[in-house]
Amino acid sequence: MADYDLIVIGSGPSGRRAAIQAAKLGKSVLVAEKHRQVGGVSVHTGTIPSKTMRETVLNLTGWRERGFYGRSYRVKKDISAADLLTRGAKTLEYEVDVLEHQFSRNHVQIVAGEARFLGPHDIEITRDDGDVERHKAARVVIACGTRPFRPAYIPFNDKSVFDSDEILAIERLPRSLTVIGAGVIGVEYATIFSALDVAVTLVEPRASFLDFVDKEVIEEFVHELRDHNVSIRLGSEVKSVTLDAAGRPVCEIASGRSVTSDVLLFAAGRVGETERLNLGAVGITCDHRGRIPVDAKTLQTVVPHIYAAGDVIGFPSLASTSMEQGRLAACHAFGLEPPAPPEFFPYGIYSVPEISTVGMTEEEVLKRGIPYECGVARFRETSRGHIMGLKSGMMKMIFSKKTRRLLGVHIVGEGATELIHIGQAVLNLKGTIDYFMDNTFNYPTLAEAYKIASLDAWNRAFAPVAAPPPLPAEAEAALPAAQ
Ligand SMILES: Cc1cc2nc3c(=O)[nH]c(=O)nc-3n(C[C@H](O)[C@H](O)[C@H](O)COP(=O)(O)OP(=O)(O)OC[C@H]3O[C@@H](n4cnc5c(N)ncnc54)[C@H](O)[C@@H]3O)c2cc1C
Ligand SMILES: NC(=O)c1ccc[n+]([C@@H]2O[C@H](COP(=O)([O-])OP(=O)(O)OC[C@H]3O[C@@H](n4cnc5c(N)ncnc54)[C@H](O)[C@@H]3O)[C@@H](O)[C@H]2O)c1
Repeated sequence: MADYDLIVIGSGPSGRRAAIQAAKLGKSVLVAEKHRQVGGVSVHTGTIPSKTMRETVLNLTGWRERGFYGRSYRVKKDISAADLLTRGAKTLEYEVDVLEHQFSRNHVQIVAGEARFLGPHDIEITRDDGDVERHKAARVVIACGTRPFRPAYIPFNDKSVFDSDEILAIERLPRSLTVIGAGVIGVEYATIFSALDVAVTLVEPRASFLDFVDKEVIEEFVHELRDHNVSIRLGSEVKSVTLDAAGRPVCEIASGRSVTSDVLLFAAGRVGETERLNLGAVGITCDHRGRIPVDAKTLQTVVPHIYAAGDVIGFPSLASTSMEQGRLAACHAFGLEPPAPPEFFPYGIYSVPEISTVGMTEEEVLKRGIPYECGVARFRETSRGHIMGLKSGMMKMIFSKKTRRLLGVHIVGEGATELIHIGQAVLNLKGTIDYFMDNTFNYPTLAEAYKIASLDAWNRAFAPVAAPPPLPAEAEAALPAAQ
């Protein structure tokens, strides 16, 4: 007889949703969390702290107002690391409080300790003080997340060489920063620090970056980064990172060039937090990055009553998708057959400027051989953009020429991560260009960009070819007789 209907390992976005969904179905639930507070990477070192830091930087630097008042405009001079941390600490406290409340009012029991499997239904939890408790679970959701990938050749030292969890606790703002890895984390931090006037060099071994984003949007983004003095070194394999006599990191690139800076951030992916789960005891094997394979639809591992959700199962590794996976896993575990998730989910990159994307890129549409047309709107063409002093920002929409259906929306610029949801709704409801042509949008808004981009596409590919208006009688009479 099990002690709990469900034991969840980890209280990040996937664990939290799994636990509360099961509790709402009337199940007894225990969540094991090894960190001293609930919330996971998302609350403590990932999504929320990095987005709070971004918000603080944009506010204190006056970034959003610079289009009007000029590049030298600042709300606060001499911004310090402490300025950035204060707001982060408050947001964190609030998030943890809300989470604890959610767990308690849904009667989800939390145990602060590290969980490991003793057998397919047996979980051992070791508390910080060494106390050990054992429980039997009818079902288990592994929601243990990931930690930064830290290769041995990088001299992490907590002073000048950081991973993406540590950078949040930086004590002094550097004058220069090297970021290794132009993935989402690297790009977000590179641009956040650049907005603080830190001289940033972004080093990426591959010849391109953020390849899941439409190329035209990346071109626009790169143009913006260069304009803000971010130096981008693509195709630059890192040979070594050493510290010079002053303790400054020196990043040697295979081409022979090197970059020296006050601080270096290594952001080249994450690995599943699975080594200490004793998965061997239940017959689950992970891949080389510690990720657990699951059935994409049910989220079951090879052991049917053990589920895995969130970053530990790999792509797309977002808080947004992790939450849904946790909920779906709990639904399946207790006999609710959830509908298949919508075909497209949005991706938000909180760089400065932000990027958001949903559906197919132009490259993907081309590859699939779908006849298509694009429409583009520039935020500076919208009245809301004028009011906000926006000098940049664009939206690109892609439509099928055959079915008129919306295939993708790609945005770079202010508000991109909010605006994208209009496109997401139309896309997943299989809407066409006619939705945007026939509907009126609030004015002045940035959402007007949808109207502008659709009109652009309509003019190119969908407007009916009108017969020319009849000529006046005398002009008609002057025409040469038909042969
Ligand atoms: C810098 C950064 C910025 C990000 N920004 C965004 C963003 O803007 N938007 C977005 O959607 N996503 C973002 N993400 C991704 C997002 O944070 C993750 O997708 C999300 O946190 C994954 O949730 P999870 O539930 O899988 O696990 P996690 O949030 O990683 O939580 C796992 C929890 O499990 C606990 N745990 C692990 N092992 C055990 C064990 N054996 N016993 C008990 N507890 C255990 C850990 O302590 C942790 O609390 C960002 C990530 C990073 C690193
Ligand atoms: N806004 C968001 O939604 C958001 C923000 C941050 C992180 N995340 C999630 O967190 C996860 C991890 O992000 P990430 O940016 O660390 O990982 P990533 O895997 O997306 O990117 C890593 C980058 O580092 C490069 N790289 C890999 N190995 C390297 C090496 N040895 N030396 C130098 N460069 C190397 C890769 O080519 C890649 O460009 C992502 O899957 C992402 O979805 C999401």
